[in-house]
Amino acid sequence: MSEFALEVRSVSKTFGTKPAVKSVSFGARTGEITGFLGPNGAGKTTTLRMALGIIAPDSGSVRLFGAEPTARAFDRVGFLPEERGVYRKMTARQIITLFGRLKGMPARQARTRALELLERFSLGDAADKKIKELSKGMAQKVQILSAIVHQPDFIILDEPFSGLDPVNQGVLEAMIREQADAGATILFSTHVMQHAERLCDRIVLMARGEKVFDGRVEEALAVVPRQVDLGVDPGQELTALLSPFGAVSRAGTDSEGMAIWRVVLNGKSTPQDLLKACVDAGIALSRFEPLRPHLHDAFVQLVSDPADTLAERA
Ligand SMILES: Nc1ncnc2c1ncn2[C@@H]1O[C@H](COP(=O)(O)OP(=O)(O)OP(=O)(O)O)[C@@H](O)[C@H]1O
Repeated sequence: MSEFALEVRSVSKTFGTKPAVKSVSFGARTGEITGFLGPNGAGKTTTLRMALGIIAPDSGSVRLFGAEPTARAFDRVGFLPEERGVYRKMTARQIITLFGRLKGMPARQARTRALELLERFSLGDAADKKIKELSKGMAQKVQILSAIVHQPDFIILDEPFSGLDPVNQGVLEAMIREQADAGATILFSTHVMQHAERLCDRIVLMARGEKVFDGRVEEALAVVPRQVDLGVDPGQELTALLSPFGAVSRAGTDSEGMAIWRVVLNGKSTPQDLLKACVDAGIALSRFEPLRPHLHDAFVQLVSDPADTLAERA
């Protein structure tokens, strides 16, 4: 089995004079969940379309399951495109069955699996309803089920969470996990960092048409400066003591009336250094709380335009 379900090698695409994707390379490792992240217009959808052969790259190449993509290899892929919409006059079950048939499933098997999926994802009652009679979120779920009906080895979902309510976002997260546990490789794009943080083994981050990060979620989190909150008597002034460790600010007062100070640690200092300094100085701490970094902070840090940062500093 190939190490990668998908390898994208130095692909570029320019629309008119505007480069949308600039020499991007990454891989979706077999058996892993990879998040494809980036702000609006970063080039995610264009890259996914090139990966699937929907549009041709200007340069670069794509490998599927370790080889040149073929129609047979594409049959092993399930894809949810960014544009939503399926035939509105067909029923939910007919649509899912049709997608199964298009991927080579025998008719009876496709029909049975369609019903099975609809029931498992709480759409059993909607099986024989036309898409136009369903809510937007329900129709989207039908489209997601259409992408997985043939039990693909590799599932690519472009913004699968957008348009779903929080309950259905949870259902989709569980479904993605279930598919991964069953052995599928997953690649999905999203703007919502919480989904990526909960689900992904790895993330690939795009900004301005380029890849700006590719690695494990923990590695992305490691770029976020550590923060520590300390609670002390409101009369205490900690700026001079804590400044050598990072940027110090007052972050409010807690419910017991204690002052909360926040330190964004510089690269050289650890929470332990901070604690030691407080203990050595005889400071009575009511709270010492290293804050857990979130992917959102890593995202902001990694996609911030170096030119903007320089402008801010000037
Ligand atoms: N068919 C097209 N014709 C012209 N420009 C396009 C086309 N498709 C995409 N672009 C441009 O390419 C850039 C990247 O778009 P793309 O849709 O790949 O970004 P994205 O990261 O998926 O964004 P979003 O998160 O908003 O969907 C954008 O500037 C977009 O306007």
